[in-house]
Amino acid sequence: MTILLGSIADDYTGASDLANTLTKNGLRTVQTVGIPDPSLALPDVDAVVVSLKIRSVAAEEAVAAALKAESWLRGRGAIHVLYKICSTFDSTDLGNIGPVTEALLSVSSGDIALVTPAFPETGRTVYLGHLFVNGQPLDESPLKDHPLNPMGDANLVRVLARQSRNRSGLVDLPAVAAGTDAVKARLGALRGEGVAAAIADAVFERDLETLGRVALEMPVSTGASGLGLGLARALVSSGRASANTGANDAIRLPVGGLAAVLAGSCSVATLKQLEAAERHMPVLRLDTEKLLAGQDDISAAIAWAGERIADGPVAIAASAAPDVVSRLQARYGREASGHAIETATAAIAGELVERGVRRLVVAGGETSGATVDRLAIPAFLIGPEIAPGVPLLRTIGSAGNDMLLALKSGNFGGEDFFATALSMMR
Ligand SMILES: Nc1ncnc2c1ncn2[C@@H]1O[C@H](COP(=O)(O)OP(=O)(O)OP(=O)(O)O)[C@@H](O)[C@H]1O
Ligand SMILES: O=C(O)[C@@H](O)C(=O)CO
Repeated sequence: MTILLGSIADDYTGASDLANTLTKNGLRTVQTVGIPDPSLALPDVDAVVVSLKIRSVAAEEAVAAALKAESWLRGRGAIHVLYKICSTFDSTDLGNIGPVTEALLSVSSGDIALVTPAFPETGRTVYLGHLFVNGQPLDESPLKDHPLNPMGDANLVRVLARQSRNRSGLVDLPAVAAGTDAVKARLGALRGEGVAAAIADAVFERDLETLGRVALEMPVSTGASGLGLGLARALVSSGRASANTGANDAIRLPVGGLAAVLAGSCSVATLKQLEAAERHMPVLRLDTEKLLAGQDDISAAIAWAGERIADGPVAIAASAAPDVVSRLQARYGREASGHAIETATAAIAGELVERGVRRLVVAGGETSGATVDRLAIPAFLIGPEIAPGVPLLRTIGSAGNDMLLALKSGNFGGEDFFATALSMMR
């Protein structure tokens, strides 16, 4: 298998978001969970997105995992490696967007990388280095209350500088709007100032097309699905990839089995989607206090599902509003409560699959990562889009137990997302 584009995604929902964008923009794409075992038969593709679960881990650990994935991707021919980060730049001052970008540069022939989380289709735009989420500055958006990495600064040049060894810089919108030569000139100037990672403004898809064309001439870039769109379109328009629009036929084969939704995201979007789901399916709200106190809420959840699931899909959610999350975190710590809840939702997923669930919707990146690991799924084919940033996925290499999944990034999808996703799974 020879590929053109390799990507390392810092979480699993982000990986499926990017795989969806690459597929929609003409690249045959597969999503792997970690570096695949050599025995796993992957289809012929133009792009591989390696999903890692490194968004919230220590920078050294993230760098080590990303470098292994990079080496695997380059070994398969990748001419460019994109580090897929969140479109809301989820990270902390000790975060790894800067360190991973610098490490990827150090093992390639590059000395500067474009960095942009812009993804206009989902309302993420970057102007003068500031990230806007549906028109609100990042630090005024719901991301200010994120359970794991509250975002308190919309100025990404500053955020990136705090994480990085080298200086950060800005390729501003006037340069991007002026086209590829102006972007290259700006990068040249920044390079001279010792900048290794340059935040790039982008408001419209045409800006991302310009950035994609420039990035493709460099070995490494960092960004969200918008930059993926730019790279995919640049590969197709330059004739290096031929535009593929058909989905892999295997995605259309029904899997049957029972269906469920699991939610661990506490985003405003997910909370609204759960409220909407309550109007047409049974929804169990987990008692997270009990879970954290070590009392067994998992068996109760499985028993609850067992009584209802033969009649139709059920949903189980740990998700809660910011004040509830803060209370729990104040008592048990941010990381410990997040980890304990992810472990519980993943254990519930494991039990549900044991009991015949084959169609599963998961909300939340960390939650999806823990669930997919628990289910030991090696890779996914990418199916049709359910909502911007969320494709239907079909497992590869699950030895006759194929499943359909949707891994929904916390902030993505309309209010009826769960019903729409389930209606597309047969
Ligand atoms: N009631 C709760 N109290 C505290 N933490 C919770 C609660 N419910 C879920 N969590 C934790 O909050 C975190 C949510 O992160 P997750 O990545 O799953 O969602 P998200 O950040 O909204 O999604 P994405 O990363 O795709 O944007 C997880 O670690 C989860 O275990
Ligand atoms: O870029 C995004 O917003 C998503 O793909 C994601 O990474 C959320 O976890």
